[in-house]
Amino acid sequence: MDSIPSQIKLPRSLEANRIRALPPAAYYIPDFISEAEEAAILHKVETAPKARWRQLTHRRLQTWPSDLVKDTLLDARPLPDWLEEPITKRILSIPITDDGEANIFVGSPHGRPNHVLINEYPPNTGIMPHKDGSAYHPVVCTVSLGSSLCLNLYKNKEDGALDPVPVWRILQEPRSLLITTAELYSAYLHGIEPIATDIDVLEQTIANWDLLRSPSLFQDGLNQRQTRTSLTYRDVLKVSKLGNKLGPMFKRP
Ligand SMILES: O=C(O)CCC(=O)C(=O)O
Ligand SMILES: [Fe+2]
Repeated sequence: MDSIPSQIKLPRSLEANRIRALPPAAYYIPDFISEAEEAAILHKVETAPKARWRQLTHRRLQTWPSDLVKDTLLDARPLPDWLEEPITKRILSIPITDDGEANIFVGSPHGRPNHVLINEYPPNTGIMPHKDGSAYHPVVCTVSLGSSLCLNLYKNKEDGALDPVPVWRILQEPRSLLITTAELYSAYLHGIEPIATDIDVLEQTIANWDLLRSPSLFQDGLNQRQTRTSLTYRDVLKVSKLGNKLGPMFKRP
């Protein structure tokens, strides 16, 4: 049995923590991991071999077990223990509804996440509005570490161009888990503004306000960002059978 630190508050079911302002379905669990677990994972991220990092213009990232090639996971090694335990185990332990057994990866090809993307956002960095595309089963589990920030959800206008005004905003606190699925995956775009301070962080404007751990921290409507690291857990649909046979030369450390 997974021993669960006392700081963690897992709901009986995801349904209890559904973000009701959003179309079905998104879930937010503020106290998903403890401070000690957060520190241990951040230490692993920060001390990963240099070759693990990919530097973009403003942001850097790691992929585990590897990048996708043509939407396919070539490296079929399992995720390392520090990404599986406690997070994957805990995600799979929460039933969707009070009266069911099924977890959120029921119906995904591998029944569990097989890929983790780690993104690091210092203040003033973000990610452009985008959709995650067809490589993944449409369930996205994001654990946030280090700092809070707002994830914006956008829609395209009728002419296909992005409507730059977000339809909703979700505040993600450190140690929280956000799960987005279904229409939120396929019909909406998501992005993070490259700013140092989120403004208008208010009950009226934040979709998951009633589920936040510490709404009182934003009484002035401001969220001063620090470096926020996110772990995005997804199930890649296509895993190459050849992957297991690839020699070490093709694999990241
Ligand atoms: O860091 C996040 O929360 C979002 C990352 C993301 O949307 C992506 O990498 O596709
Ligand atoms: Fe994304």
